[in-house]
Parts: sequence; C-alpha cells; structure tokens
Amino acid sequence: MSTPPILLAEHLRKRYTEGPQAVDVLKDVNLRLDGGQTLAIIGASGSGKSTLMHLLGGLDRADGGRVQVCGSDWAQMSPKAQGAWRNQHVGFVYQFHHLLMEFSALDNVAMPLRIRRTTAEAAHAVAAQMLQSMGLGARLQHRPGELSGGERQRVAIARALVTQPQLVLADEPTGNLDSEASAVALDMLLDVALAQGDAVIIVTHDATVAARCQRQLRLVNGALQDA
Ligand SMILES: Nc1ncnc2c1ncn2[C@@H]1O[C@H](COP(=O)(O)OP(=O)(O)OP(=O)(O)O)[C@@H](O)[C@H]1O
Repeated sequence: MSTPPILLAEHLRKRYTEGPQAVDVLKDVNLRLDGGQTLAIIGASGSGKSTLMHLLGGLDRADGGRVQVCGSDWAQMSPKAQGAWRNQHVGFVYQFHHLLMEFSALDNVAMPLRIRRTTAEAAHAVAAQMLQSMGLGARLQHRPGELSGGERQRVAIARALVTQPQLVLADEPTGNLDSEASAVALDMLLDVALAQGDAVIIVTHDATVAARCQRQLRLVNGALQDA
C-alpha cells in the first residue's frame, strides 16, 4: 500500500452562522501536500485563511468535506485522539508567539516533548539542540520577556518543530517582525523544517515570504487558485 499524503483536504466547506447573516467562508477547498513541500497561502483580509488553517490542524470542524493528516481524518477522532495526533504530527506557529511567559525558552520548547511524556532530561537535550539551530544557544534560560521580538518568534518556531512534526502550519509567522528579523526567522523555519522532511504551509500577506515557498495559492471566494 502506498503511503498517504501528509495532508489531504477534499471539498472542504465552512460556514459561520454566528453573525447577523451566515457567511460561507470556505466553499470547496482541495489540497494535497507531501513531505518536503512548502506552500504559501495568500488572500485578502477576511478571505478565510485562518479559518482554513484551523480546519487543516483539526482545531475546528468543517461543515463538509474532509481533512486527513498522515492518513487519519480529524472528524473520525475523539477530541483526546485529536490532541494526541496533533502533538505527534502537527506543529503550529502563529503571528503572536503564545509562549508561556513565566517559563524559560528551554522549558517552552521542551513542553511539547514533556506532553509526550519524554523525560525532562531528554526533552531539555532535544530542545537545547533545536534552540541552537535557531541561533539561540546563548538564550536557553531567558524568559520570553527577556528576548527580542525576533528571538521570541524563533523560540515559538523551535517549539513547533521540536517534535519533528510531519506538517507545519504557520499563520503569519513573521507578520509581527521587521523585514530583517522576518528573513532570519523564515530562513530558520524553512531550513529546519525541510531538513526534517516536513510539509510546510505558510499563510502570509508578505510577497517576499510567499516567494520563499515552492508553491503559492490564493484563497478567493472560498476556494484555492493558483496565485
Ligand atoms: N467565529 C466566527 N464567527 C463568525 N464569523 C467568523 C468567525 N471567524 C471568522 N469569521 C468570519 O469569516 C471570515 C474569514 O475569517 P478569517 O479570520 O479566516 O480570515 P483571514 O483570511 O484569516 O483574515 P485576515 O487576513 O484578516 O487575518 C471573516 O469574514 C470573518 O468575519
């Protein structure tokens, strides 16, 4: 049997009904990604990019269609199984770092491994190595508040990649950084992810960032089209 793609999305639909009128944000999204592939998703504000990333990562339910990550369908899993599957296969990076402010960079990056019940010693060793490859070997014991914006974001990237996820979902990962810090963070994200053979999706408004990905798709009117 052939191995399934890392990500498969078929005929995805999502409708929000909370507002004054229902909004069909995603109407028919189809996507397939294999290891080592990088994809940029661009689109106007409100076109549904973040909604799509939530569905791909199993953080929200689609109203139609399906999403499979590494051969398993999010909708077929219990919430507990989804959590375990995410920890095993998916790394998330957001525009804002979402680091735990009272913990050191090292503890933040070790956290996803500790959730897997890796011993503290082993988790710290792997986390230290990952921070090293993000150029942060001299910042292990710094807390997020003691780091620059660019450094904080690199810690967040290290945390997303430390588990060697097959799929990395990055929603505006450099949206809060100046162009120099953005270039450094993006280099590190792509270098490490590709060395690991991960598939990477980056949502971005920045054409320079999108151009660094092998493929660029635009979300328009609820569907993806070539950019
Ligand atoms: N929980 C919700 N309830 C109702 N409507 C929502 C909800 N979340 C998002 N929307 C609507 O869905 C549309 C898509 O939102 P989404 O955040 O996915 O867009 P986006 O492309 O990521 O935008 P941006 O680039 O501005 O971040 C928007 O019109 C938004 O108002």
